[in-house]
Amino acid sequence: MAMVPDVDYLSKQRASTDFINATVTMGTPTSPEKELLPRLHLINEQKEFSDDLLTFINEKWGLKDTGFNYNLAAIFGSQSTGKSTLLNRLFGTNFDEMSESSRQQTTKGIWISKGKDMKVLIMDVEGTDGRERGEDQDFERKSALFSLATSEVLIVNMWEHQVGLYNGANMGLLKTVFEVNLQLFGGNRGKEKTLLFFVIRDHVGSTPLANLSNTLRSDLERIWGGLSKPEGLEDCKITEYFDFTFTTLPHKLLQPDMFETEVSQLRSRFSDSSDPNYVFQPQYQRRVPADGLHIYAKGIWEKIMTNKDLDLPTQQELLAQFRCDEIANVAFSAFVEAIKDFKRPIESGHLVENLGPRMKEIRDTTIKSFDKDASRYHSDVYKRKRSEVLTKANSMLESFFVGQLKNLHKKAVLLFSGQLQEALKVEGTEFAGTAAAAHKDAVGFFLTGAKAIKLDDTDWEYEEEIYQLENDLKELSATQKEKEITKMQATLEKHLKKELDEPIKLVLDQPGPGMWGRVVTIYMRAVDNTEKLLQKKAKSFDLKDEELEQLVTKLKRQGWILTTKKVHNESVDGLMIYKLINRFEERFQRDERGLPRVWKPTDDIDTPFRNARDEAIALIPLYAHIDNTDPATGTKLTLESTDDFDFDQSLIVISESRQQELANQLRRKADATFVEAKRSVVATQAKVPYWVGVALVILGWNEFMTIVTNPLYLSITMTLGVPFAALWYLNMLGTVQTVGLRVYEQAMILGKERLRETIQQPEPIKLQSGMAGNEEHDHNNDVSDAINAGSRGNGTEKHLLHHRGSARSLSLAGGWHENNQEIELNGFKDKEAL
Ligand SMILES: Nc1nc2c(ncn2[C@@H]2O[C@H](COP(=O)(O)OP(=O)(O)OP(=O)(O)O)[C@@H](O)[C@H]2O)c(=O)[nH]1
Repeated sequence: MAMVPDVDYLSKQRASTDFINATVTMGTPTSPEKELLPRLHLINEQKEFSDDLLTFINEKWGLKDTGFNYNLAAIFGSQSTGKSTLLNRLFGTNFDEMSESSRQQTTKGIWISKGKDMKVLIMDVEGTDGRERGEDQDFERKSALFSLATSEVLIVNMWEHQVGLYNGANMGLLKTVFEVNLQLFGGNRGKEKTLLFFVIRDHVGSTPLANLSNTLRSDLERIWGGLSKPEGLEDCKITEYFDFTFTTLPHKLLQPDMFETEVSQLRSRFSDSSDPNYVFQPQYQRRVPADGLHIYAKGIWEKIMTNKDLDLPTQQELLAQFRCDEIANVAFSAFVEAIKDFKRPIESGHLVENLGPRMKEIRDTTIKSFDKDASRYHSDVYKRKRSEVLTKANSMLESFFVGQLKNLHKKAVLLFSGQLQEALKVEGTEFAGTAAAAHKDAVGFFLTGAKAIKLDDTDWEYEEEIYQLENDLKELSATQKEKEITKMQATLEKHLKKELDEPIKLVLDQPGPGMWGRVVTIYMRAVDNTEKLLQKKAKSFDLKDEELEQLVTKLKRQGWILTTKKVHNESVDGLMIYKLINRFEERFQRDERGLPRVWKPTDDIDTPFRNARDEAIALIPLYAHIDNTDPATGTKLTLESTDDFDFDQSLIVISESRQQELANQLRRKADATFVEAKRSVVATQAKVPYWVGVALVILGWNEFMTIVTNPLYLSITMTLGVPFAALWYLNMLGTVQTVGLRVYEQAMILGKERLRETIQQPEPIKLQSGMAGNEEHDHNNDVSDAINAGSRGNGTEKHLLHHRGSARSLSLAGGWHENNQEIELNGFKDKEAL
């Protein structure tokens, strides 16, 4: 049985332990072994919480991705009861141990370290009853609360001799801890427990563990019974909140070997999950992931510091909210980066390929990344946050969904227009059917695209867009239909124009009664023909009866407008006066057979003039107003007037004032013609006065008789005089004169040409005796050449020509000379030849 050591002995033993300066904020290793286990001064003497916990968790202790797979324990007990010594042995940590000699408090505030080769975080808490702090029990209470709130297992360290003592065994402090525990976990009755692991040190063996534990249990029950419990928890049991484990350790100094052995055995209860007495059971788990511990622990500490009620579930929720937000932010920054490629093309109106699957993939990756870290936190908070993440991701993606829908809409409209236009290029395309097919294709294209980008877990809709698209397509179709109808109308108008213009012109060129009847007939026929064409073409548009009726009415009106336009064109001032004059001249200057009239002095010019003029003037009122009677039915043709068409007005061709003006113009022109006709008669009369004839007869009587009596003169006079008289009579003297002049000029040109050729190629004339008869002909040609040469006027040259029997030479100065003198031929004399 182990003896209880006296205090002096203990002091001696403790003095042998190295003194470690406890003022450092981070553990200073005192041996190479300790270097392996960095520790952190989690809460310092000034009660400040360290900002380095996350760095230690992630970087120094390698617990970054541990999640829930770690445990947290703390040690609680009086000052200098060997807490650090025990922890260092159990967990391989390097917490400062008190020097045996100084017996000064070593652990100040709370230190934390990771157990060696185990995923256990262990907190070395400043001892209670600290003589260094005197009566200030604030920190020990707060550190006890902190240990209880954060740890799964709270090691309560005490000497054996403290068992049964209220103060020495920290029972007063435990009472506070239990009260706070009820505040914290009152609602978790029976669900979440904390293990109070009592380690009774320097157990010498005189009192068995069972007795010690009973004593402690009864002490604890008593304390529990004396607690002021929250409402509704009055009957709650201590065992509903705590589990108790009791163990003893031998005296470290008196029984060092046993101490080491039992400590070693105790260690496996903290490090080996297969140990039947493994302490870190699931029911003690606080559900705080390693990467969130710094926030959770800090939050609790701040709560404690501000004396707020320690509402642990709230703390856990707050932690979860904080961490989930952080995790969501990280996931979201990757999400935003991934989706930014969609923005530009969609905003610039392009369709993004595979947008739906790509959006889904990015969103799923984001959610997965969030789930990986956040799912460890408070379940409700995690679920809520997850839903928020999903909603946020969906709302960000929705802008692309909407943008893509708009672009699909645009593309569908373009598709529709393109398809329709292309089809309409082909002559005779049926409009209604083509438009319906293009409509179906465009809506189908939109629907396929829209379905492909709608993600699950969203309430995205595209019904409104489809409705809008269908309306737009209908509008487009209507506009296109209108255009096509306008085109058709233009074609029909051309057709009408063709049928109207020429016939109307012909009718108006021959004015007279019945003229308008013929015009109306032409109009009716043209409209009839064109209407048939319209009926045929309109079938393609699937028109309603009223629409077709409107088109026919329009066609009739258009036909009439074209008719009246043509009539007006044919009645413009210049043309009108021309027609009137024409009619007047036709009547006045031509006889009944249509031959031109030559007025003789005896003719009555006045009456034909008056008749012709009056007939021409009578045409003016006829032209002035269209008679719209249909000769076929005898009824008046009428058309309904519109804002820009006045049927009655369209019948007026020439206004009253213009009629007057035209009549005046016609009169002036007619008068001028009349005066001209009169003058021509007077001129004929004035040409040969009578006395000239008498004088001619008297003076020319002798000559006349000479000619008449002389057969030669008579024949000459008859030969020349008769053709001359005939030509004069036919007024062809000028023509004959012109022809004569032309013949003369042409002869001169030809002659000159021949002479020029002769001069340029001078051929010696070889004179030979016994010249054949045909040589005479050559000589005659030579004469002509000589004439030409003479006409060229070369005074120095003389061509002497030989003529049989006599020699005649053509002097260039003019005249023929007959002589027998020598003839010079090409520069030599040949008298023999002569
Ligand atoms: N008798 C005895 N002394 C021990 C035992 N374990 C450690 N000691 C000695 O007790 C002294 C205090 O040890 P620590 O481990 O520093 O005690 P502590 O409780 O951590 O001290 P504080 O942190 O200052 O509260 C040291 O001198 C140790 O050598 C033990 O089991 N029995």
